[in-house]
Amino acid sequence: MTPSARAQAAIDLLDLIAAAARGQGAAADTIIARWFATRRYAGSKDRRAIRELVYEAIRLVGEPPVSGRAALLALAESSPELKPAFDGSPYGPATIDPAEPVAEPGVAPRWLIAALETSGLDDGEQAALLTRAPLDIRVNRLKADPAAVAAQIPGAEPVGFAPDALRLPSDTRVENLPAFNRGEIEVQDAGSQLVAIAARPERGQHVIDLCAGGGGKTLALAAAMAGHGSILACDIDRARLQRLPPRAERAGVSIIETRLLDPGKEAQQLVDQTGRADIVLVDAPCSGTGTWRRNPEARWRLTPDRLDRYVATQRHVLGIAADLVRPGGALVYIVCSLLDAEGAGQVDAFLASHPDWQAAAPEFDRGAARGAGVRLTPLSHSTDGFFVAKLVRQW
Ligand SMILES: C[S@@+](CC[C@H](N)C(=O)[O-])C[C@H]1O[C@@H](n2cnc3c(N)ncnc32)[C@H](O)[C@@H]1O
Repeated sequence: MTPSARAQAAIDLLDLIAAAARGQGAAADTIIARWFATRRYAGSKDRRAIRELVYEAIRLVGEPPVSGRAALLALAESSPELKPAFDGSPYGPATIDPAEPVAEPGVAPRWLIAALETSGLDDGEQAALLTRAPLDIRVNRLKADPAAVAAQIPGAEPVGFAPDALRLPSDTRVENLPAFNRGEIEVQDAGSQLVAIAARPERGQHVIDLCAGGGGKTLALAAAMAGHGSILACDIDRARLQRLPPRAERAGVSIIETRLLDPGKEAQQLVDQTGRADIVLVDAPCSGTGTWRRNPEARWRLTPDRLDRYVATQRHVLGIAADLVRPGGALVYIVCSLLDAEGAGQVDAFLASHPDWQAAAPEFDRGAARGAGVRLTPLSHSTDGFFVAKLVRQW
């Protein structure tokens, strides 16, 4: 493909990604994969170049762009070597009209920048949200030792602050590694590994992972429990929850049971668990502002209204979780967002309405105190962005 044809492909993809963001459609990665699946003429170099253009444009443009072309023109403003690609050739984009719209560079939509600022994130912290994320794996202690695994993977480095984490060269194909097939490793951000075990689950305990999804944190919990005890993994999303049993089998974990919940009926469907859990993990649905490094187009998805809905859902799941914890047990509340509305503010509201609960320090040594919890950020802690609070039921 010519540079012009690649530029046009990037514009077409950016159009699809922006439209999907407006309508809560598929993620950029999925859209790109589907697009290439039907365009066999694009070779591997073309694919890499087009992907690069698309992601550079997404990272550059904060407000949802009016068109893919406006987004790519913004990139051409900051990378002038791209301008000749707008040459009007048969498969390329039309020549540039000086009067046409060009998207504005920025970290995020204005309202969201204001929310990040009031949540204590300065310009440096905000810019770091759009850098490239490292590739981290968690070594499954049930099957392997981190040092032994590191010795087998070229370029693997220990991540000092997370004992089971290794950081790999970004082009490593983890699914092709023998250690992956043996269930010795899982792809998981080092910060995600830490927050999952913020209440230090012990062998033999009963843990409920209320928003388990595909089970990334469930499996980290099981490993921390040395494979002894019981974990009830719940979610309302059947497709996500279905991914967990095969992953658990590969990891050699047999203590996980799954339970699919119906939205609105969760408390009823968990009534047998009332007051029973030593630990309940609430890895709540959230805006994902802490994971923009991986999904930068998520900034185009979020609106004040959608944020309000996340906050309401978080309040809802926190309420359900609280009833499941035994007196003396702990609730670990996690969001991969850095906004106070979803983190510190959410926990303050919980504590204000639940006098039988108290905040305690998460049991790891990383992050910065934020309200009653701790926050990890890409810039300061070299992890995805997370807020986590450990809450203990007093009676
Ligand atoms: C941040 S994701 C969980 C990620 C997962 N814990 C992991 O480590 O891979 C949040 C999950 O909460 C689920 N969820 C949303 N509303 C829920 C509810 N009312 N009860 C239980 N789960 C819910 C979503 O389906 C989603 O899978």
